[in-house]
Amino acid sequence: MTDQSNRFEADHAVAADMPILSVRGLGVTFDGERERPFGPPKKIQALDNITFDLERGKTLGLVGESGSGKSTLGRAILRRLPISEGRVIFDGRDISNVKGEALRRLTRDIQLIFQDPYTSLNPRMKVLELIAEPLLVHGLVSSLEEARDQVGELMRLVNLPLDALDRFPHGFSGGQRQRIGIARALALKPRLIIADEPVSALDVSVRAQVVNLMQDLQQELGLTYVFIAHDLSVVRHISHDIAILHRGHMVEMAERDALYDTPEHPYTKVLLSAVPEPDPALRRNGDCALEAHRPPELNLSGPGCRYRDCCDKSGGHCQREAPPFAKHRGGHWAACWHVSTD
Ligand SMILES: Nc1ncnc2c1ncn2[C@@H]1O[C@H](COP(=O)(O)OP(=O)(O)OP(=O)(O)O)[C@@H](O)[C@H]1O
Repeated sequence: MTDQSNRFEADHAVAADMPILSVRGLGVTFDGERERPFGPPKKIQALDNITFDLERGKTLGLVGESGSGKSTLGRAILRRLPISEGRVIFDGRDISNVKGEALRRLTRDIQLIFQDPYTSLNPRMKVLELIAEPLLVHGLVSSLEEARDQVGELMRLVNLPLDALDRFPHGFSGGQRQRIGIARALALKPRLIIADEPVSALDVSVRAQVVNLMQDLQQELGLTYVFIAHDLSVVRHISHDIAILHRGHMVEMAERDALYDTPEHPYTKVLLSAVPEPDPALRRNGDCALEAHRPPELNLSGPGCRYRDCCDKSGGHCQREAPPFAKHRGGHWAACWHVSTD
C-alpha cells in the first residue's frame, strides 16, 4: 500500500461495512416551459423513486439512453440541484438538505469527472493551475508554489509527465486531458467520484486506457465510482454492479455478470441486444430501446408501467399499476410484473 493510499485511509476513517452511498426514493422535478403566458410551468419529472446502495470501493455503472436522467442523478448525489423527494445518505449522513459550509465540505468528499475534457478545462490555465485550483479554493494551500508538490504527486498518479505542469491543456491529446481532469478531481482526496460519461468524448483507442487508469486508481486509493454511460458495452469492464435507467426510473440493478448473463427486465434485454451491433439499422427492437430523446413528462400520464408501450409482455396489470422496484431471482432488482420474486 502506498503513502498516498495511507493518507486517504487515515483521512477517512469510516465504518467499512456501511454502504458509502444510499439513495432512497429519490425524485427530481424541474420546471419546464409555461403552457400559457403567466401560467404555471410544466413539471418535468426527471427522476422518480430511485433507490439503491453503493458499497465502498465499488463501481456502480449507471446506464440509460439520452434523457433517461443519468446526469440528473449524478448531480443530485453531488447536491448540485434540489432534491424534490427522498433522501441521499453519504457515509451514514443524510445530505439531502445540506447547505452552506456543510455543502462546501461535501464537495471535497464527492467529486465529478466531466464528459468532455476539451471544454471542461479552462484553456487559459496551465496544468499546475488547473489541478491546484480546488486546493486553493478550499484553502488547503495558499499559493501555486505551495501546491506544486501535491500536484506533482497527482500527476504521477494519473501517469502524466511532470514537465506537463507548466503547459496549457491545448497541447495535450484527449486522453491526456482527461487524465488532467481526473487529477483535478482527485486533488481534494474525494471518497466518491461521479464520472459522467468520462470516456464518451474520447477516441475509441484511448477509452480503455482511461478506464484502466480509473480502475488502478480505485485499487490504489480505495475510491468508489458512479460511472455513467449511455451504453452497456462501456461499463462492463469497470463496474461491480450495473443499474439501468429508463425515463427517470431505475428498471433493473444487478451484479455485473448477473446483469449481462441473465438480464431480467425486458428493457435491459433490448439494450443488451443492441450492444454488439454497431450499425443502428440492424439493432433488434431498436424503435423502443433506442428511442429518440423523449422528455419523461410525456410519459407520466396515467398509471401503469412506464415501459408498457414498448414491451411485448405488456398486459392488463402493466397498464393499470406500475411495478415496484423489488428484489428478484439471483439478486436482481427489477421493476417488472413479469419477473418472478424469490
Ligand atoms: N435544468 C433542467 N431544466 C429542465 N429540464 C431538465 C434540466 N436538466 C435536465 N432536464 C430534463 O431532465 C431529463 C433528464 O435529463 P438528463 O440530462 O439527466 O438525462 P441524461 O440521461 O443524462 O441524458 P444525456 O445522456 O443526453 O446527457 C431530460 O428530459 C432533460 O430535458
